[in-house]
Amino acid sequence: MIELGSSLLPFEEFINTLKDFGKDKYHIHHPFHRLMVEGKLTPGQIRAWVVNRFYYQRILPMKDAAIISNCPFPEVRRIWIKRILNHDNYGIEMWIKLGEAVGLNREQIVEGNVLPAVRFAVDTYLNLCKHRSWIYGVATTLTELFAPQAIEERIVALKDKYPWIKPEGFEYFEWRLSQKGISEDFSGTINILKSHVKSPKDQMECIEALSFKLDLLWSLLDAVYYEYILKNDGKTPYD
Ligand SMILES: O=C(O)c1cc(C(=O)O)c2c(n1)C(=O)C(=O)c1cc(C(=O)O)[nH]c1-2
Repeated sequence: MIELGSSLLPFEEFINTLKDFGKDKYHIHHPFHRLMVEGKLTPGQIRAWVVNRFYYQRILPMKDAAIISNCPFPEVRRIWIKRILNHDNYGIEMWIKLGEAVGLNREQIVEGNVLPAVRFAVDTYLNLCKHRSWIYGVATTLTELFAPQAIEERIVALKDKYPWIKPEGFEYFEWRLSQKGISEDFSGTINILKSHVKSPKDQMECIEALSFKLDLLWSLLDAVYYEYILKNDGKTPYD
């Protein structure tokens, strides 16, 4: 964890410190992600990831609603509510489309058999957004500092190395990489934090939040890696 002492870092320096802190801990370095981009996953393993990651996707608008419910500032809520509308209008359905493009049916995705460790990690995320400060909740999205590179790498690999995936499956990632995706969400986060993070205590909240979120994304892949790569010689119920 970063030690800030009792001083308030200037905003730019603060964000650079967070970038430095998180860059080696992001799930882009996880062995499951590396296997994916190297083209080494079986169709069953890709499907297992899509099903488990859907549990994260479906919780996103709920955690955003929890953040809004804790936030007393209309100008913040006005920005944040777009995240809920985006995921509920497009994101969730696009992830289901990805599931169908990799050969799952809707029920397998929506009623998916999610690993207990994934459920515990993602449910903890929702609970923290309910019970910690709204600044903490907003700051959990700072992993979006690193997301474009991971998504870019993933989409290139999925297209090149898994030709059996139907192209309509890539819409979700294309949307996240577009101006209306992470880029718009992330600039909202930065503007909010710039105006509202005013004390060393607020900055510590942001660091804790980023640290939790990095661990959550990592844990999700740990669970999938253990169950579907290490166990049963890599066989999955989706083969
Ligand atoms: O595929 C990825 O690597 C990745 C990472 C992240 C992230 O770092 O939080 C998000 C997403 N994707 C994503 O698609 C998404 O909608 C999203 C929302 C959030 C958030 O914190 O509210 N993170 C992410």
